[in-house]
Amino acid sequence: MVFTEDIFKRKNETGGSVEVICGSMFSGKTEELIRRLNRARIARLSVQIFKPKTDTRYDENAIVSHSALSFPCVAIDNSASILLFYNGEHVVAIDEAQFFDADLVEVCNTLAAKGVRVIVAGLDMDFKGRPFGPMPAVMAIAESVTKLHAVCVRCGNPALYSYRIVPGEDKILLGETESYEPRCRNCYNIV
Ligand SMILES: Nc1ncnc2c1ncn2[C@@H]1O[C@H](COP(=O)(O)OP(=O)(O)O)[C@@H](O)[C@H]1O
Ligand SMILES: Cc1cn([C@H]2C[C@H](O)[C@@H](COP(=O)(O)O)O2)c(=O)[nH]c1=O
Ligand SMILES: [Zn+2]
Repeated sequence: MVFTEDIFKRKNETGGSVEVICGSMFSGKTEELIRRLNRARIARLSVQIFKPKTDTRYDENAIVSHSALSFPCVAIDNSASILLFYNGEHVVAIDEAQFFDADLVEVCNTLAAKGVRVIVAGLDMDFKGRPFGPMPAVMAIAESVTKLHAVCVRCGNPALYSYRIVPGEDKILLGETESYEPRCRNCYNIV
């Protein structure tokens, strides 16, 4: 069996790469990111994790999954800060990437050109089903894209949408189960 996160390092040990983990809320993006980072640490690779300061949920100094797994991180204001904080690590991870600016694409390309394995996790769609922030552009330049699905809370099928159950049209509204439900296409379209 081929594990997608290992493919590019095997083919070119000195080359960098960009991997994307995307999907709806509760689809397991942060868990998958932490799984890959744990494996990197077992392989004695140094890691650095970033998230946007916008994401004030849980702990400012850690990425935290809905199932309470966590990993230390640096919270930053914009994607250019990733290059300022970068200190020669083998692996750079970026969680909640949908909240970053368009420069994230160039930041990923710059790190990959230095030989870094870059792993980006984030929502591919907002609550309206629109592509979210820099995610589509980062997916376009990535070697690997993993799309995960949550379980639709209405019918149990794979969910690709994050349905907002509270009022508000702002694109950014932080929240959990009190504000969002993962839903499949059918259940998302039945209001
Ligand atoms: N409807 C759901 N479908 C799948 N997982 C869910 C659901 N509701 C809660 N969870 C929990 O969320 C965890 C995934 O959390 P997390 O990795 O933080 O997801 P994401 O980063 O994609 O929002 C699952 O392992 C499970 O414990
Ligand atoms: C769909 C959608 C989500 N958000 C917010 C809600 C959460 O705070 C994060 C996503 O977190 P997760 O780790 O993927 O569960 O994003 C938002 O601001 N706008 C949206 O449209
Ligand atoms: Zn459904």
